[in-house]
Amino acid sequence: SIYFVHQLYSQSHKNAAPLPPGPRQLPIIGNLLDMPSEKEWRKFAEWGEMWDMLEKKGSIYSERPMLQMGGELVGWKNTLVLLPYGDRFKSYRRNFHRSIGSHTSMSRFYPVEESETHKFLKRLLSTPDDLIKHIRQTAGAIILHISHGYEVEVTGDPFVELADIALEQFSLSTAPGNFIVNLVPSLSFLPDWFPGAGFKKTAREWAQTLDEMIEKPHKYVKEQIAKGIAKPSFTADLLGNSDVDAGQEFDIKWSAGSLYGGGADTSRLFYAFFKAMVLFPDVAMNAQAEIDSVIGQDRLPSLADKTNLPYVTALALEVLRWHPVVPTGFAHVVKEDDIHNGYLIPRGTLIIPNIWKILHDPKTYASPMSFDPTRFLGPNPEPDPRQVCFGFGRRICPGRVLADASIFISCAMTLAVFDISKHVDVSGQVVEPIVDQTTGIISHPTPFRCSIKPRSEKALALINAEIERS
Ligand code: HEM
Repeated sequence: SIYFVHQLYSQSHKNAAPLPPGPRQLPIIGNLLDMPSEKEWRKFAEWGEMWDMLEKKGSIYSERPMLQMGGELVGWKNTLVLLPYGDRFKSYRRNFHRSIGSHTSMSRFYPVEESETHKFLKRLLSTPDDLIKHIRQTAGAIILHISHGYEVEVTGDPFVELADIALEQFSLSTAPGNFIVNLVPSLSFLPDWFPGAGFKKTAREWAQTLDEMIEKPHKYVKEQIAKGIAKPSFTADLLGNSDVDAGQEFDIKWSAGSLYGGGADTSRLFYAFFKAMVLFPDVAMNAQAEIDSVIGQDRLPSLADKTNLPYVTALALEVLRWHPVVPTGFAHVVKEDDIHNGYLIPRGTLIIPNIWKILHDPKTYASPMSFDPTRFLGPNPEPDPRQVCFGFGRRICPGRVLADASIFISCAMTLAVFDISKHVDVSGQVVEPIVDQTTGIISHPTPFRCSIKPRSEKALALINAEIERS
């Protein structure tokens, strides 16, 4: 499924070929205002199955939209997600690939994944109601460890907090409808005093936050290197490899920032796991039975156990399918005119793949709204959601190996020691969570409450055990 947004359809194309089906266009901005806004992934479910263009014609289908407020004025265009397709893009992608692009490169960070997830279990034990806070803190800890070799403070870490603010500003400044300057870029030439030009002041403040989010951890690594005590990390490896010039250092700094930006928000996927366990208790019980029989109850599962835990592995895949955390992907923009299946796709068209629809299509996934790991087991498994949920072609998510490892270890360790069940309120009423997700490029499960309790005395001892150093 795919959704086309034509920014400005030039008259000169009139006789070339028909446009693909899509919403009505307005003068100047084409159908940009129809950019999906409210539960779009449901609304446009029926539109064509043509996403392979993003894979096969990657050299022309890999540009990103130019967003005047978030990209240009605030400066997010220097992070990978909005970086124009070209040499710098290739350099960032190479950096990502070398550090976290394969299981071999990622495996040196497995101990970090495991020890930080163990810390998560401890935090959850002490304040289960702060589940979302713990998830964010853990994601921040893992990513800052990998990106900058930085160990976060137990609570209220300054780098995590700074990045949270910057990411919130990213969402606000890149939503097309939030700032009119995203739709009419020439407004950025208005003088500051002009009525309605208040966005320029906002842009300067947000640019400052972004700059700090990028510069401060980078400076930390350089100081650690100078003292000879830098831990292995994405930044330290790249800075330490050879003499880097200013241009290369700029790329390293911003690709490290992109890593944080990509990983922190998508981690909320793990919140969906808790909702699924509340709603589908049989799945949790089956997974716990597998963990008990394969691992026993005297140690926590590790990433090395993955191949021996097929049900838990399938459960982690089902989380990725059931809750697509980026339901409509990030738009790809077409660099030059293309004729695809007889349709003209004009230069500048935004291609928005409907990831939610693909992963909830009853033709592909039986009872798609149910959470059922067994769909990936047995002789005829349903398609692996990782082929879709991480996007497409040359822009495919560069953090997918890390995300895959994180979601598995989080699910496995949590189920090994906790029972997750419906919340019972003060009057004794059982509270049913509502299955829904928030609107936005990154979509979170809607809030819900649940009860999280250690499974047994042995489980309690495992949570409280000393954490092995990563
Ligand atoms: C379950 C978790 C995740 C999901 C479902 C996810 C999904 C996606 C999707 C759909 C895209 C757009 C791909 C496209 O344009 O076709 C993307 C891009 C991206 N992701 Fe992820 N992601 C996840 C986790 C992560 C993590 C952990 C990181 C960082 C370590 C990360 C970093 C990025 C970056 C930097 C981009 C932009 C790539 C580019 O524009 O070239 N993501 N992700």
